[in-house]
Amino acid sequence: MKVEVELHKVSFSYGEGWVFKEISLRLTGGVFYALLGPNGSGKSTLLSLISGLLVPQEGEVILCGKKMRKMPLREVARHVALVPQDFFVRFPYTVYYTVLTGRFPFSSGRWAYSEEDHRLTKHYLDEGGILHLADSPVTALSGGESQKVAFVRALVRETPVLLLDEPVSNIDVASTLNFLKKARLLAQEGKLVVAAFHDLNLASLFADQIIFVKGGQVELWEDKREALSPQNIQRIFGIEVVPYESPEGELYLLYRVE
Ligand SMILES: Nc1ncnc2c1ncn2[C@@H]1O[C@H](COP(=O)(O)OP(=O)(O)OP(=O)(O)O)[C@@H](O)[C@H]1O
Repeated sequence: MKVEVELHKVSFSYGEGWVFKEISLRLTGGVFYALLGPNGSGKSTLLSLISGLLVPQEGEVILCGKKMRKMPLREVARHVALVPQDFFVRFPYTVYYTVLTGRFPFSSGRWAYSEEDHRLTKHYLDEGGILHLADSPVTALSGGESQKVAFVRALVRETPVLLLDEPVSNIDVASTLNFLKKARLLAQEGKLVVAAFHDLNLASLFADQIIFVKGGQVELWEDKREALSPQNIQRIFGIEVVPYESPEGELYLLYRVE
């Protein structure tokens, strides 16, 4: 059965005013969703609600038919991995140990990692191009290296749901393409991938469907070309874009600057 996440009439507030009021959304495995919206529109909040880090005041987040608020966090963590916008570790653990702890929901205790956990850690460090940093303390990394550790730490959990909050904002172009190709492959294999982006072209190149977040509401567009029309981009971001189709049929949006 395909993994599924449903938000049913979800309302969420941090204390003053609603970030979301009665939003509903159904997301399924096998799809790479790009989450787009202006600063402060609620992309990170939505990802935190889907990952179980935040619990809505009203409505339900339902993961594979189960109400998330009734699931133990460890069970949620076996299903959902999140690459946060800011990945910050205060203690100088090694990169290797930091990635290994991504397997924590499957371990039977702090030091009880299996041979498989270690094998996966080495595998994903290598795939993410950071095996050479394995023994470095995470407190002594560049911004991009840190972000790669966060991405690899999420991949190593091999969850059916992968949530990415601006996952490549500090990462160089070659590594960006490497990581997003990996995420797209996971979606093609049946996983549910949701990635918040500011770069509309990364959304166009990698996503299957688009979710716009604005004014406390969400809009799911199954046809990404329709979603990324100049009219829609003007409505959501207030900017003018000119669409360009490459000979390979990829849609790019060129920004028009007065
Ligand atoms: N911890 C918090 N406490 C109070 N308000 C918050 C908190 N985190 C976010 N907010 C507010 O909630 C709203 C949504 O924030 P969120 O971080 O989800 O937006 P975003 O779309 O991810 O923004 P950005 O593109 O800047 O990352 C904003 O108005 C923000 O100021």
